[in-house]
Amino acid sequence: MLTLKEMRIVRGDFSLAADMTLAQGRTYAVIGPSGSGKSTLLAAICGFVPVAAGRLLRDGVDITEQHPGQRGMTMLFQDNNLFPHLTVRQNVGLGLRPDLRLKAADQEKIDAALARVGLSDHAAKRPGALSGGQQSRVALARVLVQARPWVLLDEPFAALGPALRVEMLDLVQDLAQETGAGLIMVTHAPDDVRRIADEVIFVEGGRAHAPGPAAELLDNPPPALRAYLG
Ligand SMILES: Nc1ncnc2c1ncn2[C@@H]1O[C@H](COP(=O)(O)OP(=O)(O)OP(=O)(O)O)[C@@H](O)[C@H]1O
Repeated sequence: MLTLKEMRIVRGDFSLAADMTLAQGRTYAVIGPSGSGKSTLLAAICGFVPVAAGRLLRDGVDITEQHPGQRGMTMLFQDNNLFPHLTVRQNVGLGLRPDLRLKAADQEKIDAALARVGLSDHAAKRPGALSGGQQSRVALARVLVQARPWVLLDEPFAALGPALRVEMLDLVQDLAQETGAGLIMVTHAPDDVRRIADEVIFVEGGRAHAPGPAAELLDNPPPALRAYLG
């Protein structure tokens, strides 16, 4: 359970308010106009941007001031954040040990994660030798080895073609179901929302609105969401 308690996030003269509870194991899509604060919301939950007021709780524990690495969350970025000079195996290994002093048990976890995303045959390659979709899979394998209860995705597959994007979304959702992780995903694509989200967090007018059922909201959107969806 993730509780955003009367939270306010300030960036320059931009301010975003959020007050909501998110249940682990569910998938939340964060949607809203450009510049409304979707990335800012994720960055604050992850600890990359400070919270100006209010609290953030995970399973009742106050994590507002905690270092990003201690919050039980992983963030997947659009550029996948892969290191070009490291092999696929090492890039995944970074999720377990930033100094890459990997033990036998770590290697087993890495192998299992690479197998799960279908990259066993590519472990020794560098990211530059892989396709865009394969690079996304490396990033997903790194998320998988970390086995955190929450996975945050900021438009993760926007650079991929439609068929590949759908494939990756399905894979992310399968992985989340297998591990019981909660997903919070920023997206601009209503089709993505329909495909994987249980609930929608609509961000607009300086507020991240409390989540509502995805299908219901998309089928019968309130005026501000209707204006955004067009
Ligand atoms: N580092 C920063 N310093 C000051 N203001 C910032 C910073 N980063 C973002 N902002 C401001 O915060 C607001 C929200 O930006 P954010 O990137 O969260 O929006 P977004 O909804 O994710 O947009 P998009 O859909 O275009 O990615 C914007 O007005 C932006 O100008």
